[in-house]
Amino acid sequence: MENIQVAVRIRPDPEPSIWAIHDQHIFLNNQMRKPPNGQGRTTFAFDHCFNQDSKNTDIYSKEVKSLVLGSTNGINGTIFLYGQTGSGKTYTMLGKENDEGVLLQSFKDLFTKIEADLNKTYVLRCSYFEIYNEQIFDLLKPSSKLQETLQVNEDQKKEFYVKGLIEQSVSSINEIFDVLKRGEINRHYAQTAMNHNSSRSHAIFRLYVQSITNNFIRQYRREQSQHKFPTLEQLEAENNNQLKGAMVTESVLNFVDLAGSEKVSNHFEDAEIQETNRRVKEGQYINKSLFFLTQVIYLKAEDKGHVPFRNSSLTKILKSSLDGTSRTLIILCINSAALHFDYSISTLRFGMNAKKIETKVLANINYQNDDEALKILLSDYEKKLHDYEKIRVEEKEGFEQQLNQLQNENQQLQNRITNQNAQNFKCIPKLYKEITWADRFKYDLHCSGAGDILVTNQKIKKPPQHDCQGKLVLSALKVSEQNRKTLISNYELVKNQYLQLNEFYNQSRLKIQQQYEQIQFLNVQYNKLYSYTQEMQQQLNFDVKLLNTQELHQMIQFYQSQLLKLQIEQQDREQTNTQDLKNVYNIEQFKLIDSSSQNQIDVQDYQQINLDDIMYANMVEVEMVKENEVDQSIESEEFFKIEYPTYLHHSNNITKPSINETSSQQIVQDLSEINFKTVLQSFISEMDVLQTSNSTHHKNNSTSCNKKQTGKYKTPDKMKKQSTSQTTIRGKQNIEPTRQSFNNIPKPKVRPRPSGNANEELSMLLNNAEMKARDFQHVGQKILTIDKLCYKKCLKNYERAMNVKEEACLKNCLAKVINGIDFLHNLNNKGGLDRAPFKTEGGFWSK
Ligand SMILES: Nc1ncnc2c1ncn2[C@@H]1O[C@H](COP(=O)(O)OP(=O)(O)OP(=O)(O)O)[C@@H](O)[C@H]1O
Repeated sequence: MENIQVAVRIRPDPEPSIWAIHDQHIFLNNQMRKPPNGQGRTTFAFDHCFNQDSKNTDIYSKEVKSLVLGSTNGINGTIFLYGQTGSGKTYTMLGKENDEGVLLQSFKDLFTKIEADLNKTYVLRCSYFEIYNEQIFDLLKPSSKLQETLQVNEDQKKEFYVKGLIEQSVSSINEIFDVLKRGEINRHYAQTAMNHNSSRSHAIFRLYVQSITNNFIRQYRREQSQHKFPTLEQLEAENNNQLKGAMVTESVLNFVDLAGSEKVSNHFEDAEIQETNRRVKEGQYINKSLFFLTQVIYLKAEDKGHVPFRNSSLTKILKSSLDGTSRTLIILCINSAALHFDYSISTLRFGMNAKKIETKVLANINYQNDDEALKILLSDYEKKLHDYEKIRVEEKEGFEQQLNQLQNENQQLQNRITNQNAQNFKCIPKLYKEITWADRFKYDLHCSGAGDILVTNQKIKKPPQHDCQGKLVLSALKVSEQNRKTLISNYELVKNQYLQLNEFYNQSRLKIQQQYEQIQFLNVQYNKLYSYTQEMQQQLNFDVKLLNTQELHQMIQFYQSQLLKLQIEQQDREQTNTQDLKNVYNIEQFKLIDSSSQNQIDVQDYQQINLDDIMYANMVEVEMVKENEVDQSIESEEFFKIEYPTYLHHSNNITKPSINETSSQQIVQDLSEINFKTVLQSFISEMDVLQTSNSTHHKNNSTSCNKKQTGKYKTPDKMKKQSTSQTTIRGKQNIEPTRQSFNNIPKPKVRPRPSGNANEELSMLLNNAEMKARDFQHVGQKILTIDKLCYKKCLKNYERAMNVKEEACLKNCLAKVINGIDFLHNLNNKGGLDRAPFKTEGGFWSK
């Protein structure tokens, strides 16, 4: 007694395996997946457990080999591949290139043993069929007859057999491979053509093994191996004495690739399956056959009376193998991933149940007399002949069918070619029209026309003579050749024109490029000028704006008020010193002589005006006339002229050409308070002299004093004369400053001293000094007036320039005006005058 062998194999999967293997145990890896509550055991023990790394050779050598080789001793063997779809059943059975399946390894092993065993002669037959929806399809039939289903019948001995199933005799490993290959091709064909889903069918490869042992057989076999087939008479004659009886063994090996063991419910879950009754039926049949298979195995092993082999085609066919005397191996295939846990558990439980089954393995050995043994061999021989004949006929039929098919196809193709040629010929003119000139020349007139037409520049390939359309083609070619020549000549013409145009175009482009560059350059220039003009415009606007401001008026008002103030002071003094001071300077008597009328500058000459001209043009002469002469005898009562200080003409590089070097190198002096103090000091020293000379000299004092004054103060006549000359001679020469003129700064006028003591003289001197100081003040005021007049003049000139509205003139003029203003500004800074009429916080004169 021995149990059904059960082995489990885990299919490799990219996902981690939830199953672990240790020796003969397979168990759930708790770390990967927790066992479901109440679902029973998750650890199983089998005869062999193969992990993901196992190869088909491992499975074969450990489980399958002994079972297969037992067939040579008359022991039936059945190998079931059980498991869900995609779990590796077919892989285990048939394998891949680098991992040969157990079936091929079995064949190899078997034939190796058979060939090595010289005491026996083996008769091998095989069949390959599929049970699909309880219907049997012979996979070794020609594909044309593949759809024929076979029936399972029962013979007189109550044995089931598949009626009409091909049992192909095989005598070598190659022959059995060919059979297997044919069966596989038909299986795939059935899958596509007949819509047999291989995973929902049971595929059974069956190998019948018969062995005969005796001398006769050995001899027969030897002859057979040498391809010498002795006749029966020969055999009987030659070996009559050797036929003493033989041992005959018979066994069947079944390799069963079962359908996927999924539950029927799963099929129903599939929407597609729900819609298709066929699929539902498949599932039902699969589960039914698997259930009955399990039941049969179990009942037979338990020996509990009636075993319902008839319930399914699978059990009927496998009856001889499952009668409890066969070796049975179940290889459980499971997927390792957690996703398939339920199916894997189901498979493992099936294996556990199957493993409990005990079988009594018996060898099918019959001792036959020689005649019987000979009959076996003869039947095998005949069968082989029959098979060959059958195959030959089938092949012949197949070839004939193929031939007919090919002939039909050939005819159809020829018809298509003829039609296509006719269409192509029609298309030639149209094609030539459609092909553009450019295309033709581009491709060197390599036009493909109808059929085999090929036109090149060099030669025309003629179509084959047997071409029924030859004439048509030739005429088409002639036309095309003429067209080609015309096209070439036209092309040359157009090409020349194009070259000329191209040259012209290049020249024009060069010209345009140059012009463009010039425009660019001019643009840059223009932009520069424009920005400069803008700048100048802004500057002019700014200056004009400034000049137009009220500040000027305020300034004038300021000076007027100053003058008024001085006038009032003067009058006050007049009142208080009527006796002593009869000479009152009337500021209003200052005669401002505007020389603008005499110095009209032509608009056209503005650009030629230099700064000196402006400055000299701006100079004015001031005549100061002393009015209300009280005492004509007093020498000090006289007209005097105020001349410009020298520095007026030396600052800002303003030099008069007539000025000699000595005068230009004079030390700049001004009318500042310091000068005034110096002068005052000189008078004080005069006073000292007077004091020391006492009264004895006082009478001469005035004389000496007058004498001194004579050089510096002119008599009224002289003054008048001078005045006249200055009035008549205006301009540059007239106002040319000299050293002498600077020295002519008005000295204090000595007032007539009443006779008396020294104290009285002193007080007189003081009075004189005071008057002199006032005179200096007047001089200062006068300069202010001059400044003002200068400024007015400048403004006038500027306005004139503005009228010209020529930028160059304006610019030139403005520069001069600004220089003039600067000049005055410097004067203001240098002059020591106690006022800064042009200074403002914002830098009034800033450029
Ligand atoms: N041990 C293995 N090693 C490598 N690949 C395998 C292995 N087992 C199975 N495969 C691969 O898994 C896929 C499914 O295997 P297979 O067709 O043998 O499953 P099956 O159980 O026969 O499925 P079905 O029931 O649909 O016929 C195949 O591509 C196969 O090559």
